[in-house]
Amino acid sequence: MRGSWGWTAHEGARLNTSFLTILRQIPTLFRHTVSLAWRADPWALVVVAVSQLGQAAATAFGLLATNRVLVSLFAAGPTADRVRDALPSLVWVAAASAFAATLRAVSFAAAGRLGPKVERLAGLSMMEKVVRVEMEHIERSDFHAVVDSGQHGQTAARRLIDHTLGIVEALMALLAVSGVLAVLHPVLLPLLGAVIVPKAWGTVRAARRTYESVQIWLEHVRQQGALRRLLISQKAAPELRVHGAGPFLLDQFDQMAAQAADEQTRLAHLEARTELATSALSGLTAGGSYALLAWLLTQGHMPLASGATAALALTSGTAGLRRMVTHIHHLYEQSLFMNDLIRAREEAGQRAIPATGTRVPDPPEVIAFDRVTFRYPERETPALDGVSLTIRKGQVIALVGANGSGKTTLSKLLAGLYLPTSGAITWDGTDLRALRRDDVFGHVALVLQNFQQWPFTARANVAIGRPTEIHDADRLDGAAAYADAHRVLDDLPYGWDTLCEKGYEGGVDLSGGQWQRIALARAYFRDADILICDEPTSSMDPAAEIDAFRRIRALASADQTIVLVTHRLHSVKEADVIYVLDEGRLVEHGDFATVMSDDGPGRFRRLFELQSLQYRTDIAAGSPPSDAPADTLDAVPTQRAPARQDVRPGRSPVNGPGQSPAGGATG
Ligand SMILES: Nc1ncnc2c1ncn2[C@@H]1O[C@H](COP(=O)(O)OP(=O)(O)OP(=O)(O)O)[C@@H](O)[C@H]1O
Repeated sequence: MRGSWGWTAHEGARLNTSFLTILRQIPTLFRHTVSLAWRADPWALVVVAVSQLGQAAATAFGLLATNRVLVSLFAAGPTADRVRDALPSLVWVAAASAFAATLRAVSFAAAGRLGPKVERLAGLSMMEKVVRVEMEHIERSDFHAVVDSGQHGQTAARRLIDHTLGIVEALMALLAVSGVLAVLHPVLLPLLGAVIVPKAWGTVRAARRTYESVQIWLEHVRQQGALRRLLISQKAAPELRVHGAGPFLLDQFDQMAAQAADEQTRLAHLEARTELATSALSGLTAGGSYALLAWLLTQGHMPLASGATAALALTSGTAGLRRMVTHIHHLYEQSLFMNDLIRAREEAGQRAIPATGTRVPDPPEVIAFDRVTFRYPERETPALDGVSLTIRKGQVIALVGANGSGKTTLSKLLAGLYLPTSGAITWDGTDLRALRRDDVFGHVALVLQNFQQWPFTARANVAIGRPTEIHDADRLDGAAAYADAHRVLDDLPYGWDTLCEKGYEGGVDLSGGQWQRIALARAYFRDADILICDEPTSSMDPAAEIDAFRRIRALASADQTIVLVTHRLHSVKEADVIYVLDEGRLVEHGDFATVMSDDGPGRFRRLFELQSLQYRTDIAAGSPPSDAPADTLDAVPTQRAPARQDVRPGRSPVNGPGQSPAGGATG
């Protein structure tokens, strides 16, 4: 695994985490959070705000009532009288405390309702933009980095709410306490600040260190997560066992875990040191504050009862300040993640497939590629190079060529997934760029080579292209019958409602060929005007394959345009036009008779004869032709690859023809 430190866009984070920076950003963060909360649940926000105001008032009132209790208790006269005098104020103290507790519970419940809604809103607002991003950008590493770091923003949004509420709550309590202290003696106010300054410094320092560490180790954590998933992955399980990749991965995982543990230890040591230093400083300033209070009392600047209230107010005030400092820092920390989410949302919006354009109400009569060149992002050579071709409604089109010649790329451009880098694709004369892409997609059904095997039920797997019809039993049965998928369904324990993903309760695994039938049923169920099938039968047995091709071709007569990408050249005999691609260029085209004739470049003919010859010689002699040119081997799926020479000294080819696994000749 390759580490790439600092993949998220927090390059400036280290410089920006000073306490002053944080303070300056607070109004903006506050506004942003409140507006998010307002959109998520305005009622909950109002309830939280009102109950927090009420709590602050109750705190101030409680402290003043406490002061009255103390004044009564410290007055001259018999104890019984003093206690009796204090009783009404005591009742007020209890009432204020009960009121504050009730409001705290109300605020907690409302905040609990608000938090998940804000998280949902934040996550959804990003994902709904990301699902509309152009394919070309989805494959870009820079965009992936933005989206990956934006994902942290979802939970950050919820935490922002918590911390904002925390700040408001601490601020209110602080205002109440400050008011009381100012009434008791103005000199007490700065004391409150003096006690909290060292703690604030320590909290900020520790939080900043944690944040920086999280940023630097983010990629490490992602890679560790990827390894963990691989170790328990069902797909990787066979190779983990047979190839012995398990211990290798475990070793990597362990090394990464050890490095992460070292970082945690480093942070814990630093935090312990900071904690010790700030506690010592706080202790000193608190000692100083109480000494000043004692001096005020002894010098007669303040009555004893007020001194006791001031001590209580100072304790509660410093606790409030400490909470506020911590919340402010976390608010800032989470806001960085939230900024990532906002950035991801904006970037996704800028890279989105346009929602507007010329309508495509009817199936196109002609789709034309005019000198289309397409280069994948971050690739030097074009995958398609100056391709011009025409596809007419109701035709069966075959795309053939060696591996990497551009067949799949062409299909994806045809489906509107990519736009040409140069040249143009037109639908009935209108440039694809000007068309409403949702309409374009609406006319296409795709069975890609690596089609999605949704971890859902068989029903959802077939109906996902038209989810509104998911409960249309006739339509489902029609699709299954078309793809000959009934045999697959009959074997499933819950029929249509069987979960096609092992590892979940009741989930099953399908074979490659069974999945391909489901994919064909999905394409049929979608019922689109243009059906693009990329290697739709590669995992099917010969009989199923012949049958599947027959069924796919039959759709063309029903006015559907069929585009078939395949290496099975015998199955394209009936295609209206066969396009032969080579290294991204169109090298030959025509119907079967044309591309097989002696007049053309003969590329298809050579491939076809090679494939035919292979079957014939296989039957006749049980051996493959030996003079196959390298670039045609891709097109011959059953061609056996030559045995790889083992270049290690003193070793002969392993398991080569005529060799037993132990290396001895079998004769
Ligand atoms: N998503 C991608 N990003 C970058 N390059 C890609 C991508 N997909 C394909 N390519 C490259 O584009 C070229 C054409 O690939 P394409 O998949 O279209 O070929 P193909 O003819 O369908 O091959 P095969 O017969 O193996 O399926 C290849 O060089 C391939 O490596």
